[in-house]
Amino acid sequence: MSLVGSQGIISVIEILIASAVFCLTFIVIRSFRKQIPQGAEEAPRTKGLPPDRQRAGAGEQSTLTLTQMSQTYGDVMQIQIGTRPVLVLSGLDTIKQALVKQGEDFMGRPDLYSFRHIADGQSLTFSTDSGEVWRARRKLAQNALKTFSVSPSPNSSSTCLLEEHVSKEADYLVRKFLQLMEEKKRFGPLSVHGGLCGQCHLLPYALDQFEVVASSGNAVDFIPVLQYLPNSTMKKFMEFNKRFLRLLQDIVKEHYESFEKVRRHHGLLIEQSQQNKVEANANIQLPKEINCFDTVTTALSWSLMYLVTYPDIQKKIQEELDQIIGRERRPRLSDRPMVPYTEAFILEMFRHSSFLPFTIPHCTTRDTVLNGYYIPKDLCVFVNQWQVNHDEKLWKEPSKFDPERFLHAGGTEVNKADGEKVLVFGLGKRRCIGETIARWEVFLFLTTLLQQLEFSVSNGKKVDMTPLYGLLMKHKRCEHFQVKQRFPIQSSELPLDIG
Ligand code: HEM
Repeated sequence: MSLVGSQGIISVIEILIASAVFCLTFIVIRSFRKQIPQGAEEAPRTKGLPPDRQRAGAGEQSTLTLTQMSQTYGDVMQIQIGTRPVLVLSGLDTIKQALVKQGEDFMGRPDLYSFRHIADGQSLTFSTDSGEVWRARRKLAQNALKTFSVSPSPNSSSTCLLEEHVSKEADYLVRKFLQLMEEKKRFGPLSVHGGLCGQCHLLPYALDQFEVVASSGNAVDFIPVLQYLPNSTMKKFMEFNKRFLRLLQDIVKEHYESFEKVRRHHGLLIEQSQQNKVEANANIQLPKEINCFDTVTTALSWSLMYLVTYPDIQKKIQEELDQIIGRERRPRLSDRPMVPYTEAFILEMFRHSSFLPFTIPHCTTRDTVLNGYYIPKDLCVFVNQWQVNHDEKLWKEPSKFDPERFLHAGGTEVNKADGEKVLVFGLGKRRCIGETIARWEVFLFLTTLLQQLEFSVSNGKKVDMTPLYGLLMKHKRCEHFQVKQRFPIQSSELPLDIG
C-alpha cells in the first residue's frame, strides 16, 4: 500500500519507521529527565521576567515584579532568566525551611560568569565551593571578625576595638558634615560613602561598578553567549576586581611584614590562621576579599533620608539619647538595651528600605523537595528578602514607616520576636558573617551623629524616597541636606582631611 503525496510516493513502512524513530527519541529524552519523587510535583513555572526586566536579572523593578508574581504562583516558583532557570523563594516560613531546616540542600552558590571574576574565583562569598575548604575559611573569617570586634581597646575608654574604631570614624563624619555645611551650605547623604569607606578605602565609583554587576545579576550570567561580546560594564567590573585583589594582597603582605599591626582589623585573620594552624593545610587560604563594601554606609545614608523625612522621629531619638547618654560622653555599645526607640528606628530602617532585597544568589547542592515541590540539584535560587519585609501577613501597613511597630511594654522594650522577622542578613549556612559588626556599627554611627547633629532639608525641598532598584538599593541623589550642631563639639585629635 502506498500514499501519494505531492513530492512522490510514501510507503506505510516509511510512515511506521518515522513514527518509531519519533517515539524512541521521545522515550530517550524522557528517560534523561530527572524522575520526580512520588508525592512531589514540579514547582510552578512562570512565563519569566518581562523582556525589559531580563536585562538586569534580579535588579531594577524585578524586585516588585517577583514579589507580585509570588502572590499568584506562591512561595516557590520557577522563572526563566535568559537561558537559566531560577527558583524564587518568598515567604518567611518557606525561606526558613529552605535556608535553615534544609540548609545543606540550599547552601551552594551558582556558577555565574561574573562571580568567577571576583577574587580570582577564590572568593569566600561568591565561589561555587561550599565544601570543607569553604567551611574552614568561613569559620576562620568569623573567628577573626569576632576577635576584632570584642578585643579590648588598650588606649581608650572604649569597651572594645570596634567601638574605638567606629567612634573615631563617626567623629570624623560629624566634622566632615559640618565642614561641608560651612563650605557649600548643603550636602547629600551619599557623602557618607565618600567620607567613610574607612574599612575598604575604595573609590565609591569602583564600588558602584562592583554593585552593578555582582549584585544586580548581570545579563551575561543568564545569557552565557554575551560573554563573547563587548561589554563595557563587565570590563570595568573585571578591572575593579583586579585592582581590589591587588589592594588586598598588599594589605595582607604589609601586615605579615609588620606583625604589630596584625592585632588590628584585617590582620586578625592572619593571627587566627596561625593559632589554628590553618596554613599547614595548603588547600585553605585566607579569604581574599572583605565583603563589607558599602552595606553599612548604605544603611547610614538611608537612615539620614528617613530622619529628614520624619523630623518628629529624629527628635524622639535625640530626646532618648539626651536622657540616657547625655552630652558629656560618647555613645557606647552597652547603651543599646537602654535606647529602645533608637533600636526600633534601626530595625524599621532595615525593614522598610530592604536595601538588599535579595540575598546573594544561592544554588541547590543536591536534588531535594521543598513544600512538596521537586527541586533539582544545581538550580540557581533567588531569596526575596524584600517580599518578607513587606508581607501583609507579617506586618500591619507594611508601606508605612513606623519604628513603634517594634516596641512593646509601653515603648520601653524592643519586641525581639518581631525584630527577628526582618530579613536583611540572610539566614542559615550562608547568613552574613558581618551581621553583628554591621548592627553595632550602624548603632554607633547613628547615635554619635544624632547626639551631636540635627539633620534637615533646605526650605521647601522634598526628599525622594523612591529607591533605585537593584540588589543593593540606593536612594536617589539628594544634595540639599542641612545640618546644625546641637551643642559645641569637643575637640578631637583626628586630622580632618576631606578630599
Ligand atoms: C548592613 C550591613 C550588611 C548587610 C545588610 C549584609 C547582608 C548580607 C547578605 C544579605 C548576605 C548574603 C546572605 C546569603 O547569601 O544568604 C551577606 C553575606 C556576607 N556578608 Fe554581609 N551584610 C552587611 C555587612 C557585612 C559586613 C560589615 C561584613 C564583613 C565584615 C559582611 C560579610 C559578609 C560575608 C563574608 C558574606 C558571605 C557569607 C557566605 O557566603 O558564606 N557583611 N551579607
